[in-house]
Amino acid sequence: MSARTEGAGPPVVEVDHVTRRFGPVVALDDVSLTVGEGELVGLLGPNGAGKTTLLSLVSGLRKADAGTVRLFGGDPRVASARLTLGTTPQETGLPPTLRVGEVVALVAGHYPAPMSTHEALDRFGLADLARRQTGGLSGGQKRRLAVALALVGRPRLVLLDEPTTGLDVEARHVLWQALRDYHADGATVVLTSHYLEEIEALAHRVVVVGQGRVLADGALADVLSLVARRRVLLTVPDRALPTVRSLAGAEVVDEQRVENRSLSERYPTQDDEQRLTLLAEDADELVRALVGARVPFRDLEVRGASLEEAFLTLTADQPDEGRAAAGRSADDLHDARPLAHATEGER
Ligand SMILES: Nc1ncnc2c1ncn2[C@@H]1O[C@H](COP(=O)(O)OP(=O)(O)OP(=O)(O)O)[C@@H](O)[C@H]1O
Repeated sequence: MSARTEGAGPPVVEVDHVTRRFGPVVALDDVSLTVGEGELVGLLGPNGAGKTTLLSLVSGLRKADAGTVRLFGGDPRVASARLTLGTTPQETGLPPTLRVGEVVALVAGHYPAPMSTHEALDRFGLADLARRQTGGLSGGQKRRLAVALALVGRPRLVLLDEPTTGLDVEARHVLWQALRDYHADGATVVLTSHYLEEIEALAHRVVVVGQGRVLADGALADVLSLVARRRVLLTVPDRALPTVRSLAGAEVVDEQRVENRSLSERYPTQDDEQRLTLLAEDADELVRALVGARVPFRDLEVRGASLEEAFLTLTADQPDEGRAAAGRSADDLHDARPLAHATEGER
């Protein structure tokens, strides 16, 4: 693999104000994202966020309705721009009667300087399966083979759509290590995942995608701190709002007027009230601060923010604020349909 050439030449991927619809569904909504040579970027987002759609645009399988996508400075729909691209869609159709070693050799034969079949099989723990017909592989073994096929040609850019779905823990770790090694050789890697753990294990930069938009884009640590926050919900009278908003370490992300306050038997009040959702780095500290400031709150809930909840919160948040919170370099991306299923009509 060639040495990294960050800063030299065009970015590996440039997505500029891209929108992509499927009928009434806006899969990508004015997304911009740049990936430089040698980056290892994780696209994190819930189902339907637009991750696969983004990858399919970058790999030239689909085209944008608006905006531009560049791959190594060229049009990804032109074959020459894809010469040094390796992809693994979510679902891979493998010829069932060909043996694992044969498929690897077949794919390698399409590239000018591929890995040897032996090296590709070895990197992905597939050496013992070289003579097995692909139709006889388990789901996890097929995933590993799919990733090996994406890398056998030594591409400069690898796009991996949920590479470890269906893998057991050991196989997942084998694959993570193979990807780390490949990236260390100088390649640029973009992968999608639903799993924070996977992104944490691999990515240096994380792009959180939701509802077709980039919600956050930043260094791994920045994005982790964003999604690791806790959600604290509480109801307070309007007069306490300035105090709550001024508390350090918490951000009010939602306010809903409480309509049925007269129905609250335990805490009858004549005041107008708001149901607040706060994102707190330390929920315990926030509750102590609320008590210390004598905020007359009720119906307190502290939720361990699952990643899904973090996504929902980010999605509900104003997109600009979401980006700013994670580091302001955001743009966007993404897609999620099995790439192999794209038809000419769909493109
Ligand atoms: N071929 C298609 N036809 C119709 N709608 C589509 C198609 N491909 C994607 N969509 C829609 O576009 C939106 C984004 O889908 P996409 O597959 O890109 O998301 P994703 O983040 O990759 O999801 P997942 O993590 O579930 O794979 C979804 O609402 C999806 O239903």
